[in-house]
Amino acid sequence: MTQTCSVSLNQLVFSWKKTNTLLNIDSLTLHKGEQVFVQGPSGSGKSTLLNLLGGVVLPHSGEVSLLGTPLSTLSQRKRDRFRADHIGVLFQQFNLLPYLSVCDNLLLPCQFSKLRRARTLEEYGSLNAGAHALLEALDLAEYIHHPRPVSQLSIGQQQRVAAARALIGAPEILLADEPTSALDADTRHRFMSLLLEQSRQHNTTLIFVSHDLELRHPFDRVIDLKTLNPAYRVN
Ligand SMILES: Nc1ncnc2c1ncn2[C@@H]1O[C@H](COP(=O)(O)OP(=O)(O)OP(=O)(O)O)[C@@H](O)[C@H]1O
Repeated sequence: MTQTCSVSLNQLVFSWKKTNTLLNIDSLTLHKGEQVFVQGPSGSGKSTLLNLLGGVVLPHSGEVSLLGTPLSTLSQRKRDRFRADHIGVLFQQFNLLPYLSVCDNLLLPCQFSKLRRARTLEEYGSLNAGAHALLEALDLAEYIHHPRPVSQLSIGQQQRVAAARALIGAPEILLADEPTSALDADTRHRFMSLLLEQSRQHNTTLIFVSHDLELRHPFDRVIDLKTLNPAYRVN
């Protein structure tokens, strides 16, 4: 494995049901800082692939390695720790805590991961300064000193808070599953620019799943699950 390898899949086989193999991926390598768009028909296994990359489920055979660590060698507890330290997640549902402020939501990963906390402190001097820098970068500067609950923000603003939360503490890998589907066209465009710019700045490997093929143009690589995965079949 080279120094620049961030994600590597090797002879991965996975199925939810015993009888049907959903994913069968011979080999896939993603590099540090690479921005990858994953497309494929509904039901082809895009979200399942993100679950495998996040260590939420394990393959039946083959290996998922992240940053040189084969996930199957880690206990459940160590996998959870690894995920908290190294992986940011961004979903269609923002999963923000509605009663917390913008800053408190954004800083949640620093409560679960000492590493992300330490990185934020090292880069910005304090957690608040780190939160402020991200809020500014994501056009949310006006909420820095605003104690109001995150539920009072617009959908586009909430999604940007979720993106800031995924990016805080510079996780090496960011998994994004249809994060723009609740956004209107203008907000979507702006959100994509900010997300790509921020992950580029932090050298984050971005794995972005979407049905919206118009979004794929600025990505370094487009992966079509239908082509990558010979187990794919039309149901
Ligand atoms: N937790 C689960 N338990 C059992 N089956 C599941 C589970 N999650 C997904 N599946 C099944 O796996 C298949 C692939 O689902 P997945 O959500 O990964 O596809 P997808 O490509 O992301 O689909 P979409 O584009 O519609 O979101 C589907 O047939 C789905 O029903």
